[in-house]
Amino acid sequence: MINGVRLKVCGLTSLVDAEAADAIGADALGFIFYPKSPRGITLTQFAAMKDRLPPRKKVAVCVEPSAPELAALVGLGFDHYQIHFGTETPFPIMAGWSHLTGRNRLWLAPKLPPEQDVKPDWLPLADTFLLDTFHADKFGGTGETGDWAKFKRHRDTHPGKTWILSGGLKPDNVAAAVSATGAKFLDVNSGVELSPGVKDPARLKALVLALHHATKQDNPSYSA
Ligand SMILES: O=C(O)c1ccccc1NCC(=O)[C@H](O)[C@H](O)COP(=O)(O)O
Repeated sequence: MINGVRLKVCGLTSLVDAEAADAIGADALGFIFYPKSPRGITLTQFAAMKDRLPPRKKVAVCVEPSAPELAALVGLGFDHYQIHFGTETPFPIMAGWSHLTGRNRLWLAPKLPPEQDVKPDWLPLADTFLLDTFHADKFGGTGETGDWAKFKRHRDTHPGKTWILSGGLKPDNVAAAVSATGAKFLDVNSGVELSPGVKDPARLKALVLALHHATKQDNPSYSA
């Protein structure tokens, strides 16, 4: 936690990168179980490093999992399950995800087109929502910033939920993102990489320094 702002470093593919995220004080470590992602890992790869990972929250990231796929992830004992999904996903499928993980462990990450908001029906299914940048052909890892005003509107409208800001965050825009949205939980990925799936310790440090500076109590553009 950095001055009240939590940070998840996503797309970790190795112990070395998990340790780099731990070293800068990341609250949560994200592992992507999606074969189409350049940062995707398998359950076997995760199981091989599980016992040596730093003692941070572990987040399993997946895309529209079937019940058996999600059950296999739950079997590995993650702290949270971040599910990316298209907005036409039938409600009973989403309710099944919530039932399998428990709503306190579920992070819903809808692929929201510009004109669409989080549907009221979804709110009881999860305590946490992650708003990522919309991209027609991708579910995440776009490297592009999203609609910060939309994020702020959701956060202001539903203060009982945890809202995670995601999409294109990097050392040189994280201060502006926090200032524009008031986000208390950030997710970073390609903005702190050397190449897809490989984190850059220098960019991780730069991001945390920028976040420290942006959230200092005496910074006039920041309201805690
Ligand atoms: O990163 C991916 O390749 C990815 C692919 C499919 C679903 C989710 C994915 N990433 C999940 C994340 O939580 C990322 O951190 C998030 O999309 C932001 O990525 P970026 O814009 O690169 O910061």
